[in-house]
Amino acid sequence: MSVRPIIHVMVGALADADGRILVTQRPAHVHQGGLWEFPGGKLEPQEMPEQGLARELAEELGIEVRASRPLIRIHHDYGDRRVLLDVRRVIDYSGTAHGREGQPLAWLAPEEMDSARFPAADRPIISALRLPSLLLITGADPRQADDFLVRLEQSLACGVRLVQLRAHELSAAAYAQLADAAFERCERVGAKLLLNRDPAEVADCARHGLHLGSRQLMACATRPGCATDLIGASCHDPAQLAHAAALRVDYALLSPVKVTATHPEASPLGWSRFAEWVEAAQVPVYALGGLTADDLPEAIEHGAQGIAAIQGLWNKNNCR
Ligand SMILES: Nc1nc2c([nH]c(=O)n2[C@@H]2O[C@H](COP(=O)(O)OP(=O)(O)OP(=O)(O)O)[C@@H](O)[C@H]2O)c(=O)[nH]1
Repeated sequence: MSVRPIIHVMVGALADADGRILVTQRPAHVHQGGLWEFPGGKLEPQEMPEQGLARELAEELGIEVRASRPLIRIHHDYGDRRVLLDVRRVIDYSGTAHGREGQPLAWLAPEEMDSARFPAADRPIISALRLPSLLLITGADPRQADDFLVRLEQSLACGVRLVQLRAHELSAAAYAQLADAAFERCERVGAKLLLNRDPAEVADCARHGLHLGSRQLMACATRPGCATDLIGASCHDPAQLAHAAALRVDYALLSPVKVTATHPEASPLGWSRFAEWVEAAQVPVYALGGLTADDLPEAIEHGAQGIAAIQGLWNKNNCR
């Protein structure tokens, strides 16, 4: 049986001043016809990825791309073809985007995107567009609630917009109380709060999502059905990343990238193994372990959605 070659497709995420992203509708007669997609097309032989993206967006939209950065790479098998969607965020361009091939265009906030109206491979792209590049995991000491909430507010003031409430030392009742207070702080600034706790224990707590530990992840056969808009999971190897993607979680954490104070015994992955595992993952992945916001550009170049950190993002009196 012949192996079908992988079609390398360059895809652009182009935002307007309000953060809405440009989507276009595929003609009815082509592969995945009638669905909405992100603009782009096949990389030509001998072409460099950024050059291919610039050519496609010039042809389709009449714009000149000046700079872009990696967002996510998705390998997907449609049965009749295998594609690699190499998605880049366009960070600088000139011109006014218009449908040069007569295709309908729309600008949508990532939250407005209905993945059922996009090709199946695009679901993780929509998740990646919804997620920020920094994820704070709360640090010490949740038993001192007042001080803890001040530190949380400081991190939010520094721009953190996704927070995982990690406080394993608390009883279920104390955790629930802290979760309500943390939720209120996050809501005030439009940040999202993820609870890292047994879903049954926190059923009544206000939150935007749940974070599963790697053991909880591997014990789930389907995406946990609780009514939350975000679910993420901790992963340490390719099998866990694959399971996270199969459950359709919105993001994974992959650790440890570097040596950490909290897990000194774990051997670090390093950036090249991190990148290799992320390449095979069908889900946005945050790099975790010994990282700070200064590592963000390197993480993004190695395929990460961004970085997650306790020490690197918590307890900051000033913003970097
Ligand atoms: N541009 C783009 N392509 C996507 C997205 N999602 C996705 O699965 N694809 C797939 O990636 C391939 C893009 O190729 P294309 O747009 O240049 O090619 P096409 O199918 O229109 O042309 P063809 O008739 O020559 O095969 C298609 O198989 C398409 O279904 C997306 O969001 N944007």
